[in-house]
Amino acid sequence: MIRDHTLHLNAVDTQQLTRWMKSALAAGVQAGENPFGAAIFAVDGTQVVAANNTVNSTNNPAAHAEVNAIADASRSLGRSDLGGYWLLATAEPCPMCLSAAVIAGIRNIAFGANQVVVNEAGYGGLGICSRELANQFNCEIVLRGSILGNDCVRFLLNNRKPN
Ligand SMILES: Nc1nc2[nH]cnc2c(=O)[nH]1
Repeated sequence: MIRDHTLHLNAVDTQQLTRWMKSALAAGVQAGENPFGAAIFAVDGTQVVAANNTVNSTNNPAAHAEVNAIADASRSLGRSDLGGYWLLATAEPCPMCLSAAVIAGIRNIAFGANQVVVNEAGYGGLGICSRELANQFNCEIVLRGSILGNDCVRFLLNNRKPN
């Protein structure tokens, strides 16, 4: 029997995404780090990983929370194809993170704070919002914004680096 996994995958509701976002927030922020968290979930609610941004502690400008979560999940699952999983991010993924997720096979992404707030907090990216970029890809991406939005905005603004 052929099952339509896509339908099931997209049927995850806001309540479920809100629960999952709590795990991305719970990844927290390490001392001296940038306040971004991410988590990866199987559609049955199993958490694969939660990770945070480690750019400063590793001197790796690519060590965004989402990229770390994708790398950790691939390692943990023992495969590089993360198709069928949801990526949760406390902030709207930047072009690098969105591309990494899509290259990893992820097609379902939820985020909390949007790009305007990320810019406001001093973490300006490349000036292209995730939906704009996703529309350029040759595959369908489900992007759900403002999940636990207020909490994610607070997390970002309360922990941002001082000017
Ligand atoms: N979404 C996201 N945006 C960022 N901007 C700077 N670092 C990050 C990060 O880890 N995640």
